Amino acid sequence: MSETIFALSTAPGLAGVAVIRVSGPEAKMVWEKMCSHQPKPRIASLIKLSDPYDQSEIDRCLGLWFPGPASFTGEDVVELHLHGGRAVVNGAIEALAKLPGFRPAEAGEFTRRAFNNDKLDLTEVEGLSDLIAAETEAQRKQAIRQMDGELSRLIEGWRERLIRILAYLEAEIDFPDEELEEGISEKVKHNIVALISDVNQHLEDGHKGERLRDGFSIAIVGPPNAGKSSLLNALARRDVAIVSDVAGTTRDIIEVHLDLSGYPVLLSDTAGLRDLELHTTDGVELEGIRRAKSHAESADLLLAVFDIKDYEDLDSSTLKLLENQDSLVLLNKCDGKILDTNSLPVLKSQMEILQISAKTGYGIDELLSLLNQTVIDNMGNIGSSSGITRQRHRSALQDTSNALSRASLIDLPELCAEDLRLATRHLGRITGKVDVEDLLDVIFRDFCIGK
Ligand SMILES: Nc1nc2c(ncn2[C@@H]2O[C@H](COP(=O)(O)OP(=O)(O)OP(=O)(O)O)[C@@H](O)[C@H]2O)c(=O)[nH]1
Ligand SMILES: [K+]
Ligand SMILES: [Mg+2]
Repeated sequence: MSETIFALSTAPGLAGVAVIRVSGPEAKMVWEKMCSHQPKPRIASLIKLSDPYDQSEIDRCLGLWFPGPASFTGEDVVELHLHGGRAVVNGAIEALAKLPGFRPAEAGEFTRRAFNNDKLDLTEVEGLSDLIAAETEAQRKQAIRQMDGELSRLIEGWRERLIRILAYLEAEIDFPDEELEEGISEKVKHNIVALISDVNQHLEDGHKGERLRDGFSIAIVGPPNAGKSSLLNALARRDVAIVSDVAGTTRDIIEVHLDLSGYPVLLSDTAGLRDLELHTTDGVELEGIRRAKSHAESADLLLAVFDIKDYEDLDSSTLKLLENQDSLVLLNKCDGKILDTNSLPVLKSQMEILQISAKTGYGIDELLSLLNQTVIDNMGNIGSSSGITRQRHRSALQDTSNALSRASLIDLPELCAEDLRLATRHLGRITGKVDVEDLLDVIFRDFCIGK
């Protein structure tokens, strides 16, 4: 029989209210040994909480009773809404630990029990984890939809279709001589091809869901003293990075989180790029430049900042970085005069050029609205998302699609059935219906104690 677990479910530290959750077969012992009375199921009640041994009072709190299986974990659950001070919470935790069969919960253990008791499938567990971690509106919406089982329903729908195709095929294998519905093989093939098309359509979503979880990454690059750190500070509207007139001020990558139109953006400032051999032998600066380049390569968008006085001879190591990536060219220090863009050197075609001043704020609003639009274009409309939010989903769907493609090309029914069974198993990996043990640890590791 499983043990009864308890944990603080709200963030530790000073707060108005702290919630302690208890789950397991002995949960009701909390009412019997520590409380003035047992509340009615699912109705909050003011109770006196005391130590189970010396009966000393710990707190007056709200108690909630969720008898299993109608609870978050599916087990008997007690919730104590205490006053949020450290001493109160510690007192309650220490008292609970004295009860026989009670122990502190491990990270993610409440949710794991919910999964084991079929309260949530894996995608819903992930949705819950994302919801807790969500920092922006779009992330919250995506997480809610996954937690509500949107992806789960999609996958289960596909699994059902697959199982139905398998059933047809098995009939063909088992009764080869019987007169079955005419053209059954054609029908099986047709259905497999239709399913492949649906799965692939979801795979071709530009990774929007994953990007929404991780954030859209924008890296500021450019030669030293172009005003990269000044731009970071202007966009973040706070003094994050050191600005100075010394070339080579920034060495480490400096990251700030921005919320653009409800989408999460990770904006980073990097070390100024310059031709190393010519200008510097400073090992620290060289390392900064190495980091800047490798960081820039993985960014979704580059903001290349140049000093406008150099517009006739733009730094070549920065231009080289822009060749293979989405980028926006910013001519900075445009404090007074505005240049005629036609007189600017020809850059990569359709590369956008903006004149700004990180100092006066000139052009920053225009830049921000351009960035907002880029982020919206890349993350797309949440309402039309594919539902794929993790690499884990993607690789399982890709495996499913591959197995289905093999099945569609095979004429031997037995081999076709084998690939269809494989495809079913790959789909099942997403919701956790088969072969899940190895996945569990990865998924539950994201949870912290008390969730
Ligand atoms: N006039 C003017 N000066 C600016 C502007 N933006 C930055 N500066 C100045 O340019 C100098 C360099 O600015 P930084 O932001 O440190 O430049 P950086 O590109 O981060 O430099 P490194 O980190 O050394 O590569 C500082 O003296 C800034 O005050 C601007 O729009 N106009
Ligand atoms: K500088
Ligand atoms: Mg800098």
